Amino acid sequence: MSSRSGVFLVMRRLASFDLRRYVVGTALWSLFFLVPLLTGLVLKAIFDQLSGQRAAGANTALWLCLAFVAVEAVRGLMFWFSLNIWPYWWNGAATILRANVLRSVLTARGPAASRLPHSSGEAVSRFRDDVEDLVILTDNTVDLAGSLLFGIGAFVIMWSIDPVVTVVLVLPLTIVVILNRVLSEVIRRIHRRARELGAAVTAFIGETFSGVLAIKTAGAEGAVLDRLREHNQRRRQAAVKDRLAMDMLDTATGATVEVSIGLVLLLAAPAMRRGDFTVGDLALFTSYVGWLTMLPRVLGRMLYRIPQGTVATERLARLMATHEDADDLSRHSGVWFDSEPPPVATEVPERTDPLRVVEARGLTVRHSDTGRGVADVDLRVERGSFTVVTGAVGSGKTTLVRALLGLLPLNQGTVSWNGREVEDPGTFLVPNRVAYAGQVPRLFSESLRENLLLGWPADAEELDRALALAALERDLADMPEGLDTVVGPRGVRLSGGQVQRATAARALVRSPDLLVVDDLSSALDVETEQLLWDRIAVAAKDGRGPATLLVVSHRRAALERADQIVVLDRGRVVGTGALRDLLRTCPEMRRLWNEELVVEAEEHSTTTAAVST
Ligand SMILES: Nc1ncnc2c1ncn2[C@@H]1O[C@H](COP(=O)(O)OP(=O)(O)OP(=O)(O)O)[C@@H](O)[C@H]1O
Repeated sequence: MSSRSGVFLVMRRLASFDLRRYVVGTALWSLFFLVPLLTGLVLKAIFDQLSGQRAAGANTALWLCLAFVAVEAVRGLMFWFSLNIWPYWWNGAATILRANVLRSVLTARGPAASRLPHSSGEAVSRFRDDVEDLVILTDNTVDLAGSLLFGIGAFVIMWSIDPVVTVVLVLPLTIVVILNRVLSEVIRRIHRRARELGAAVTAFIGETFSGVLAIKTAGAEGAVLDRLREHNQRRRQAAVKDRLAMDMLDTATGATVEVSIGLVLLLAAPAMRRGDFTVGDLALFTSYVGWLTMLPRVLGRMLYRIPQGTVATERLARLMATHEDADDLSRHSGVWFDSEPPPVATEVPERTDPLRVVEARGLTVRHSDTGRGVADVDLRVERGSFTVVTGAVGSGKTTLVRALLGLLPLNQGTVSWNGREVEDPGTFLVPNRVAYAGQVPRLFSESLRENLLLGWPADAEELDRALALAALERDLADMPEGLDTVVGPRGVRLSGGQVQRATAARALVRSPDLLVVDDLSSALDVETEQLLWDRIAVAAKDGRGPATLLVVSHRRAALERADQIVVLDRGRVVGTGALRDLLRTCPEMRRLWNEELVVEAEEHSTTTAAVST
């Protein structure tokens, strides 16, 4: 779908999701715009009467003045009613767009799941500014309808009084439309740049807040402020350009309109001298002209907001899963004004095809920025086995497991489950078939219980079992509120090791057939990691834990108990087999093993020294 047709689809959907309110709101605003037609007619009657060009009854002037007040009161009432209805539509429209983006970001599986193309700050700014751009654009259609109706009415009334003068008023409209068409591409470019730079500032502030500690410990406060100033400077320049472009267009529109008003007055003067144009006619024309300026202004605003809306549609759609577009962005996903939204239920899928063997063939992933990744990897993991993927830093271990789970787009290769090729590993290899504890653990500022479950319907017994398998029960006993302890943003109130084991427990509580764990060692000491594997191994034997494990590790605790080890070197498999065989046949395995012996011996002596002092 082209971006241009995308923005029109979004506008259509936003207008129709709550058709009743949109139509009533549009009708009220249109009446608000139409009432000045009556005001003009009443004014004409008043001035014609005052200038003696109209026969007058005794109380006519008084009645006319009252009519004038009544008409204005009706206009005020329309305004009040509109203000009471319109915010519902406005907020509902914004909610639909935000809810659809959020749904896509949260539920996208596969490569899309890790595809959020920018920082979270940038995403938040799109949520705010781009959504607003699209709602304002759609909102403007109501002003356009109102001012168009007024324009048509005024045109008919004025034409019946003086066709020549009336035609002059159509000129500015034509000029404004041509001006906007010529400039729309430039406006779109300027607006995109302004939005990007605005988002860059938000993103930078977001990163600064989340990295306060790193900034302080590096003594980088000054450098951060300088960088923020640079970002802000660029944003300011772009925002000024954006604003200037809009204001210049607005001014050009206004100026065109004012020139036409001048022309009207020039043309009206001789007609008045001839007696073809009354004082009342002049009062009517002057009162209409002010309102008539609305039409080219609104039309002009609408025309430059369309390219802005196109940019907003593109930016929001890019935040969503790869296959989603303006259609998914604007789908009516439900807005609950008067009642609670339906509960969201997570159901445990039935285990219809339990794991016997999961296989990858010729798996190749190249990261687009660096061109690095993994190439031509074959991997076979059988039920009940413990597989360890090992290799030096940057050898491709994380890339391999994420590619296998469909969290990265494959350049080549296939993944199969029990001998059948999996079409979309990202949607198939999910709980409760597979659970994944990633290398960078993520907790949310909720209670520990909510962090482990994340909506998963596990009972207390299953939760206790997961906590015990992740070797967390002793830590839990020390927490004042146990599982109800709120862990703070990103789990800051827990130690690194506790956060990592909590992430493992989150995977374990999903009772997966295959548990995938990416490098626990960065925050766990050797003994705790050993304890964790021991418990999981025992549970696997008595059927109370995942039977099959795929683990990224370089620790002896994992390597020694592995049924098979896959050794990676610069993205390629350089050895597969049992530890004993690999130590004989694979030089890379020997090198890693010897390094690990030294590292763990050093770790051990540091721990012992710390304990004895
Ligand atoms: N998102 C990414 N974009 C670009 N390049 C990447 C990305 N992720 C990883 N890489 C590169 O791909 C290579 C493999 O990275 P990967 O994280 O898979 O290695 P690893 O073996 O898991 O490393 P570590 O032991 O440090 O966790 C590295 O050279 C890395 O720089």
